[in-house]
Amino acid sequence: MGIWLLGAVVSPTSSASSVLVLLFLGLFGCRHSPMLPHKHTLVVVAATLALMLAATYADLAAERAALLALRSAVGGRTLFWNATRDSPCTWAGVQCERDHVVELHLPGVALSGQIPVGIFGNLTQLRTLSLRFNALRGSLPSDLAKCVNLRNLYIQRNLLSGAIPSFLFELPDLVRLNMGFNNFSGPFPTGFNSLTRLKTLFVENNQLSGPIPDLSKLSLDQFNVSYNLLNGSVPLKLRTFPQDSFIGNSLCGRPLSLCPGDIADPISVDNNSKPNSHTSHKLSAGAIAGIVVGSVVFLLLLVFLLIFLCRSKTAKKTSAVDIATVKHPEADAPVLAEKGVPDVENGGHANGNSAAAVAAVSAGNKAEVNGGGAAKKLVFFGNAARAFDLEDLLRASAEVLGKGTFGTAYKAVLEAGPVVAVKRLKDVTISEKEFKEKIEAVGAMDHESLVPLRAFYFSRDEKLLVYDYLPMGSLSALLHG
Ligand SMILES: Nc1ncnc2c1ncn2[C@@H]1O[C@H](COP(=O)(O)OP(=O)(O)OP(=O)(O)O)[C@@H](O)[C@H]1O
Repeated sequence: MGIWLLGAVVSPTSSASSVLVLLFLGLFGCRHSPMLPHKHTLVVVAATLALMLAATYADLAAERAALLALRSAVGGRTLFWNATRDSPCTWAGVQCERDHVVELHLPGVALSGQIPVGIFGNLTQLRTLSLRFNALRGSLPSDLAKCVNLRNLYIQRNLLSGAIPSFLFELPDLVRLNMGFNNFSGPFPTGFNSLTRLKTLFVENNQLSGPIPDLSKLSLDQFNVSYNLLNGSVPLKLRTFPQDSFIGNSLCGRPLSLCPGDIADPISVDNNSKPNSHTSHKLSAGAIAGIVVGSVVFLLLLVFLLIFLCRSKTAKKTSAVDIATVKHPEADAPVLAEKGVPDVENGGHANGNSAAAVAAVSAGNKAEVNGGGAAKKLVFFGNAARAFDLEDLLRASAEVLGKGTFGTAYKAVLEAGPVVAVKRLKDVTISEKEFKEKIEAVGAMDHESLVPLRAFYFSRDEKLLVYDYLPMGSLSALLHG
């Protein structure tokens, strides 16, 4: 039973080692087979062994003959092969496995001419074929299609020509394909998409023309189509390769310059782009939109800031008016609300009405605040009649007389008739007690050359001195004009 199984699995291409293993198994099986006598078994096994060995050597002989045919066709240093040897496996560049040629490396060995059909059809176990850097001409032989185990095909830098043969796309295990620096012409075939294991595709420096097809089914690690006659746009999937992979054609699109009609996008301008490409300096739509939005936001912020500043300034003014109005609504509203608050302390030329009133109102307000609700009064000296009080000062129309070292003097015309000069002291930081003592000493002075001091007012923030008003003006003005 075992011997028939053995015969069924033996193929003409089995190696000698496989034959020996199977022979052992056959013998072992026959010994336990009740169906065949022992003598006959040995005969059958011997015959089978002979057939298998003959088949194996026939394969290797065919491969050897193919290599010799190659030598005859393209010559070069293959002429150094020792043709007297039965096995080609020791020849330079030939590698065998299990009595089959699996690799043929003949780089730069001066091969020349065209490879005829009928050679590679007998080297079907080839996995690597390297014929690079030779002078091979014409087209590739069609029976290369029978090398279905081919993984690496290096035929770059020869003089091969014609269209890229379609039988290459029937080599499903092809991983590395280098056809660069030849004279291949015609279109770039879409058939490459059939080579789903392909990682390297080099066809640079040929004469391929037309567009690059969409090689979307491939996952290439290496790709170069530079210096051909290709045109059109670079397919999206290939745009990750550097510019050097595409130069020397009439191609456009990333990583080269933009195609006509394309809209610039940020990733289309990378560091490898040509510096002389005027399109690389264009701003993308996104960048323009960003700039516009940023500008609008900046302007809005600026407007809000200005509005905020204006409002806070207005609020301060309103606050001053409000305080005055609350404190003395009936007296101050007409004057202050209409005329505002001049900055006499900073050298402003105030309208007299409001200036005096401001001094007085401010004093009155702060007096109430400081006094915890009990408004302070003007303090009169000696037996001076209390002809008016703070309220009367508030109502008085006034004007600025001038600024001295210690503050500003106002002329206040009281409603009841009297006219007084009110001096609003500034930067006085002494205590109330000390202030009173000093001012009372001044007020007690009585001399014809001194302007009588009639009253004073003290609070933490306001100090007022009330004098008789002298209508003649200043002595300096009288003397010097
Ligand atoms: N009682 C007053 N009657 C009329 N005008 C006055 C009176 N007091 C002051 N003035 C006017 O107001 C101006 C300012 O007076 P103020 O006393 O504040 O300063 P000054 O005396 O001129 O200078 P300083 O304070 O440095 O001595 C004076 O130049 C004067 O013209």
